[in-house]
Amino acid sequence: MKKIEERGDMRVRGKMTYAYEKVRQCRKLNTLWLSAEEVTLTTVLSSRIPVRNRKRLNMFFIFYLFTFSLVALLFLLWKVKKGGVEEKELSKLNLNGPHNHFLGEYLNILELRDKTKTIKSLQKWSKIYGPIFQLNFGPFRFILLNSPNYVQKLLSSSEQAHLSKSFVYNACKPFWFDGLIISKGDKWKSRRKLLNHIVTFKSLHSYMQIYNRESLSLVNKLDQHFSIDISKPKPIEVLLMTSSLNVIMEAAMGADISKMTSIGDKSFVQCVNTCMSIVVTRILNPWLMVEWIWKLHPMSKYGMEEIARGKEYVRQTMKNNKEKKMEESSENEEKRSKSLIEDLQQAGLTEEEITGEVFTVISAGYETTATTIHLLLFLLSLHPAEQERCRQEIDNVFEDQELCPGGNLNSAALGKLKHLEKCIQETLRFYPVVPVFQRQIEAKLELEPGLVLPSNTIVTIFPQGMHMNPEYFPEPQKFKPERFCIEEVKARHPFVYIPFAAGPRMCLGYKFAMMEILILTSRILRHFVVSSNDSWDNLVFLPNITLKPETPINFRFQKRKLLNNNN
Ligand code: HEM
Repeated sequence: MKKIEERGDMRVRGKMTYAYEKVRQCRKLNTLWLSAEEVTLTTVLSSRIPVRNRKRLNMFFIFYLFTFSLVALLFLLWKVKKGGVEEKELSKLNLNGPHNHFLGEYLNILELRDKTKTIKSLQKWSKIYGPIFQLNFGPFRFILLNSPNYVQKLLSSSEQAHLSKSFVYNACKPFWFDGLIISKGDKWKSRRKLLNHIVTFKSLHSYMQIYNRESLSLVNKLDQHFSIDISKPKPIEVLLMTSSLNVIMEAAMGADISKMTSIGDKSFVQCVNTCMSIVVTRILNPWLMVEWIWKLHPMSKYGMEEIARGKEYVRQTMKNNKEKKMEESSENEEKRSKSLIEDLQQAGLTEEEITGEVFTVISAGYETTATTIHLLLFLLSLHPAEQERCRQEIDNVFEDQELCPGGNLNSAALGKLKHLEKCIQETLRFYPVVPVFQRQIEAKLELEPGLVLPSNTIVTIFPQGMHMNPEYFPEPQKFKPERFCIEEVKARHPFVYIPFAAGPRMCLGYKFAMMEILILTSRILRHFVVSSNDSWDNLVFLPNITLKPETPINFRFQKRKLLNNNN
C-alpha cells in the first residue's frame, strides 16, 4: 500500500517537474503552451500547496468527492423529477448511442473526461452509430449529427433560433465575455459585421506584409534551432505558436509582441493560453459548469487574475496605439490599415467588450493556424513525394519576380500554390483542428420527415466523423491531396467537409488562416527539407479546444542551398 502511495506521489511530482520545466522553456521563447492538467498542477503550485503536504491534498480529494457526490445526487433527483416535454420528445426518437442505459451518463463521462481518449472515443462512436446518435455527458444529453444532410439542415439554417451556441461555451464567458464566438441574436449579428473588418479585401491585402515578415523571421529561428546538435530531431510547436501569435497580435491589436512589456511575470500570450487551458478543464469536468462550485474552485480565482492581466495588456496597447497615431503623419495614417481594436473603439464598445473580442479573435486565430502548419509539416514529412511536389510549385513562385517582388509573396502568388493548398485541405480533413462545435437550438429543427429535434436540444458536430467515413472519402486513412481537385470537390456533398464549420456562423478567419498557412509553410519548404521519424500511428490527440498532439512531434530540418538566398 505504502509503495503504491509513493508511486502516486512520484507521478504527481514528475508531472509537476515536467510542468515547471515546460513553463521555463516556454518563457525562454516568450510563449506558453500548457495543457489543462499542467495548468491545474501549476495552479496548485502557485497556490503554494506543497506536494508533500498530504493532508492538504487529501482535503482537496475529499472536497472533490463531496461535491461530485452531491452533484450526482442532485442530478439523479432532477432527472427522475423532470422528464419534461422536450426530454420526452427526445426520448421518443429512440436514438442510439453508447452506454444507453440508466448509468450511461457516468460511463460516457469516464471515457470523454480522459483527454487521451476523448477524440478516439468520438471517432469510434461515429463509426458505430452512424448519421445521428446521442451521448450523455453527466446531466447533459448531446445529439451528434454525423451525416452531411443533417449537418446541412442545422448549419445552413439562418433562423436566429438555430444559431445559438450551447451552454458549454459559457465556460469561456469569463474570458471572452459576450464575444463573437459566444454571443447570439442581434448582438452576434452586429458584432459579426464589426469583426468582418479582419477579412475585408483591404485588410487581408494589408496583412500580406505581416505574413511575409513573420515567415522570414520564423525561417531564421528554425535555422538557429536546427543548427545546434544537427543530428538530433527536435520539436517545433513552440516556434510555430509564437509566429502565429505574432501575426494575429499585429493584425488584431496593431501590437508588436516583441515590444510589449511583461505585466507581472507573464506575457499576454501566456495569459491567453492559461485562460484557454482553464476553459478546457472546466468543460471536461461538467460539475465545474455549476457556477457556485466553479467559484469555490482555486482555478476560478486564478482565471480572474489572468483576465485582469489580459485587460491591462489591452489597455496598454490602446494607449500605445493612441500615441503612435498622434506621432503619425496624416498621409501615413491613411496608408495604414486600422487595427481591430481601433474599429471596436470607434464603434463605441466598452473596454471589457473590446477585451472580450480581442481575446476571442486571438484565441480563435493563433493556435488553430499554428497547429494546422504543425500537422501539415508532419504529414508532408511522412509523404516526401507530396512535399517535393509542393516545393517545385513553391520554387517556381519564389523565383518569379512578378509573384515575389523584393522577396515577398503577393496575393497573385497564393493563387499559384494549388498543390500546397490541397495538402492543407487534406490535413484539415485528417485533423480538423477545432474538433467539436455545438449549437443549442431554441426552436424545433426538422432533420427529415419524422425526425424532429425539440427546442433546447444540444446538437454537437464532430467533423472528423464525416471526414473519416469511407462512404464520403474512400480510403480515409490515406493522405491524398488530390481529393481536393475541382472535379472531386464538386462531386461531394457541400456539408461533408467542414473544418471551418459552414453557414452563417462559419469561421470568420477562414481566409486569414489559409493565407497565413500558405505563406508560412511555403517559406519553410523553400528553405528546408522536412523529415520526421515519429510514427503516425502513435499520435494521440488531446481536445484542448483545438486538437493538440499529446507529446511533441520531432522533426529534422535540412537546410537547402538556394541560388537566390534572399527569399
Ligand atoms: C485552421 C484555422 C482555423 C480553423 C480550422 C477554424 C475553425 C473554426 C470553426 C470550426 C469555427 C466554428 C466554431 C463554432 O461554431 O463553435 C470557427 C469560428 C470562428 N473562427 Fe475560426 N478557425 C481557424 C482560424 C481562425 C482565425 C485565423 C481566426 C481569426 C482571425 C478565426 C476566427 C474565428 C471566429 C471569430 C469564429 C466565430 C464566428 C462566429 O461565431 O460567428 N478562426 N473557426
